[in-house]
Amino acid sequence: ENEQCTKDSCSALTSSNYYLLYDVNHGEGFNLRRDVYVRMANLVHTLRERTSPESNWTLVLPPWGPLYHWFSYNLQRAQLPWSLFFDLKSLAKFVPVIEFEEFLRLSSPVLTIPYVFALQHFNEGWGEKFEEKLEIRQCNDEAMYEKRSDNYYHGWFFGYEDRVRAKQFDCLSAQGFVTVLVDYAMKNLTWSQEINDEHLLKSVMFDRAETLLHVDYGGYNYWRARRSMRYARRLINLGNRFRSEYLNSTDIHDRTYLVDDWTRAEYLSDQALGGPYLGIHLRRQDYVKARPEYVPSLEHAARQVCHQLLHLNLSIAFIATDANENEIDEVRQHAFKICHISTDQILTYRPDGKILEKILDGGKAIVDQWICAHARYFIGSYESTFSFRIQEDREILGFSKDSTFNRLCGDNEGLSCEKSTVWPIVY
Ligand SMILES: C[C@@H]1O[C@H](OP(=O)(O)OP(=O)(O)OC[C@H]2O[C@@H](n3cnc4c(=O)[nH]c(N)nc43)[C@H](O)[C@@H]2O)[C@@H](O)[C@H](O)[C@@H]1O
Repeated sequence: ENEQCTKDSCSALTSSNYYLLYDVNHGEGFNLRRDVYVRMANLVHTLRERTSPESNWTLVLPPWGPLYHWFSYNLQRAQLPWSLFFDLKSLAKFVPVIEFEEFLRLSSPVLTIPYVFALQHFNEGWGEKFEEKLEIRQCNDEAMYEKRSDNYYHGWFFGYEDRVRAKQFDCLSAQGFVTVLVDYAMKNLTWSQEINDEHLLKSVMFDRAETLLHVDYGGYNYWRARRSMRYARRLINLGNRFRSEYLNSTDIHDRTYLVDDWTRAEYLSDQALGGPYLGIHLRRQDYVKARPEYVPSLEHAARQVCHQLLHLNLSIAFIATDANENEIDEVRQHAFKICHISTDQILTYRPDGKILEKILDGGKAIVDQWICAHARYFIGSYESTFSFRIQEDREILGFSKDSTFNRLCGDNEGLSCEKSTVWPIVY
């Protein structure tokens, strides 16, 4: 099929290259999206296993933003590459990945994706028993992609509306694990002469990818994909600098050293000690309304900080939070009243303007997570994916379960409430 390509005109179009793209419901936050990455990386992993050895599937990384929770409107908030936040070489040790911008360059000036599917739930729900199924149905949300007079489908495409279009578009009602798409792709995606004639990259995009479930939640390949999500060096350095300057925390002392190549890492059973501070993730903003029974008032949060500092014989608390400065001050005042700790015993990470300009809200969140991941003891927010990612990082670092799977209790739950679910690491 490559015979029709001259060397220059379609060098990227070799029979062996297939690309999988995806997008997520726009309202979802950063850490839920990280979870969807793990699902899609596993989909590509399975596709590579099940299709012939020449089928080289690559995962195209969906540019970040704009995200609802990124409030720095003066900074760039959209079309952000993954390399800002993650180490791509490390991701690629699980499945081959490519930034969307780079993928776009493979077929300028316009990229035509042969197949785009918007996943959606079955309107009739799950029914009596769990069953995996897929079916082309009428779209629940008609507005996502529209066919124009040029006979192509047009949609948002990460804000590259003018440069990307789809040749075919369907809504696919889907229920089950992401791998239900493997058989579907193998049966239904054909790379016709027409697609070759137009020199289109063999690619398929699944929008609303969060619709399908993890293939092996908490299993071996879940953790391999998760462990491949090492952060960008710049963010790790910022986090480490904050730890050493303000928290007396270094990897040697804390026993939190990680080998560079995650594929060579071994199970570190309860070996991490962590820095001499309490790490808290205090989720506020929209969460207060979304989870009213489980989000503590600022006073009750302060009470729990005091209680744990005393219990653990520590004097410093680091709080990762999306709370505003007034709320943080309020926590400090309450803590002073309750247990007489001074304001400088409760720390937050607040990068200066120049650094924030480089790392953006997403980078700041990762530094916050990194610092919490290295604490002697961590307390998260109830069912927050932001907290879940910290807990996973602590599993990777080898902390004890007891120091990791804790959560802040709501006002009516007192000082000890049901812990968070334990998702132990698997090697
Ligand atoms: C109510 C629901 O909450 C779900 O959020 P949840 O799982 O906590 O976690 P995320 O999906 O990450 O969304 C929360 C976002 O808020 C900011 N944020 C929250 N906590 C912190 C923090 O401690 N430090 C910093 N720097 N930023 C923080 C950050 O941008 C983060 O990605 C959302 O995914 C859903 O879309 C919905 O909004």
